[in-house]
Amino acid sequence: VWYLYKSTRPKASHVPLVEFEEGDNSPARYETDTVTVLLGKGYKEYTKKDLPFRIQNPFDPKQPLIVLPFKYLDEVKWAPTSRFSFYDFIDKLGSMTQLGIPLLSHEGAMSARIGLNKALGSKIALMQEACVGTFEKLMPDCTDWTEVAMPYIVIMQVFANMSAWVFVGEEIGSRESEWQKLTLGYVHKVNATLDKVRARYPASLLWLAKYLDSDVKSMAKDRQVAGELLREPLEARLAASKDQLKSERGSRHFEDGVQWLADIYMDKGETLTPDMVQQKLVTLVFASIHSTSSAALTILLDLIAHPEAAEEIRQEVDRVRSANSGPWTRQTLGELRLLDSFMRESARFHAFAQVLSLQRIAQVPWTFSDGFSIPAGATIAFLGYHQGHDPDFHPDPETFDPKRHLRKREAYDGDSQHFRFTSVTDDLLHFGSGVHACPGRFFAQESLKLIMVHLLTNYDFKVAEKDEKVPKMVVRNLVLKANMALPVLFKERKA
Ligand code: HEM
Repeated sequence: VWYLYKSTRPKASHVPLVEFEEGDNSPARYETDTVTVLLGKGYKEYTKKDLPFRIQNPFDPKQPLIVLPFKYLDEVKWAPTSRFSFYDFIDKLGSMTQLGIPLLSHEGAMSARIGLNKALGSKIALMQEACVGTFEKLMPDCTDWTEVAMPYIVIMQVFANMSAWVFVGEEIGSRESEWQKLTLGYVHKVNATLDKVRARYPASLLWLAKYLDSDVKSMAKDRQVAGELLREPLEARLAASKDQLKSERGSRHFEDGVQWLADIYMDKGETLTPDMVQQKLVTLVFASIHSTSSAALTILLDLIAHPEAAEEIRQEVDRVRSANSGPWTRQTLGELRLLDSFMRESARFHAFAQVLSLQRIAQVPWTFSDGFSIPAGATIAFLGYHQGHDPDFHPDPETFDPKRHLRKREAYDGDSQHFRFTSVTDDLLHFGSGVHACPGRFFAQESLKLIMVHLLTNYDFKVAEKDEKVPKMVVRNLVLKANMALPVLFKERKA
């Protein structure tokens, strides 16, 4: 009787459960109303009173999903993986291990945190070339107003090209290379396959899919081909003379993702194989493509909704361009402060698909410093989206104010570090925080600025009158993101 009682009792029954008030707790209701109604209620009734609550866990129905109040933020953001694991959360979210899909890893994150971020300044001209070249190739003739049915697809290819040149260098990353087709195809496949396979196999037999399912096997084949493509570049780096690798970063012979990973493994005195490089790089590409492209679409739709701000940003771009000749640099992109503030406001307003922030799985039963305890296996998270709309954190939160962060930035010593697009602060969690704060955010920022500069200076854009009432953001379960199916009209600007 004791075991029966234990197994039927929710694992966190001391944490209040928030459900829909009218008693309709159907899956359809969860799909449409979780973000606004359910979590809105939890935020008001519990988070605002510094209390935790739980909701049905869409990632693992047997375990609780506990939404924590912000007083626990410091304790979570600096916690080691052995206590609260980000990688375990990603694994459960995408059934990665079960399907044999490589996970984000410490080494992959470090290669972005150290290698990519140090080399970023030397990559901007290349990124600009990839950005302009891909837009020129993919955009239709827009002499008059012309509809682009899914601007997301164009943006995604533009970003994929920028990221290929940065991560695998021009040797194999050049436009239309096999690498690009492979990685873009892989990103599509992972998303599409997950839903299909979960529908085909019961949860307890999902692990069989990697042996039986043709879609899952096709992803494994793609990764194997990626490994083959990376074999030669890796061998070249491992065989490179000390002199070639010793020189200052930026002037080294090789400066790309393969080299950054090789640096990490060489420092540890461990061997790196093409298969390991493939696993880490494909995973980084996967972490970056949708997040950055979907942020770009969100910002574009916000620019459409705020044409006066778009015009002011165009003037800012013209000012910075006329004072500096040559391609964009990190410094000149950094001078686009209004654009920066606009992008941060877009992140505040829509949370860039991160309704829940700092999602982790407790690896051990844990008691917080004030005595509140959670069981091992519980998913924990904070309500980043709702925080972005809380007047106690952001006055007048329902007004999209393009200069909100610029004013704050200027109010502190003329130019604070704290209110920039990439600044990780406790009141805006779109890049997470602490140990796992997104290491790709500087790369994402420069990519987004190059994309916006290209679109703003070359085109006027708007939504057709017939589509004005179509929602710009769509919500499904816990994800809120820009509406990819909304067509945008573009018209070339006369010089
Ligand atoms: C606007 C675009 C992006 C957004 C909104 C975003 C957001 C995030 C968030 C919320 C996290 C989790 C942080 C946490 O829970 O504390 C994260 C982690 C991560 N992101 Fe990004 N990201 C973006 C672009 C990128 C890009 C371009 C890269 C590739 C270079 C990247 C690589 C990563 C990696 C490797 C991690 C895991 C970090 C770790 O394991 O410690 N992200 N990102």
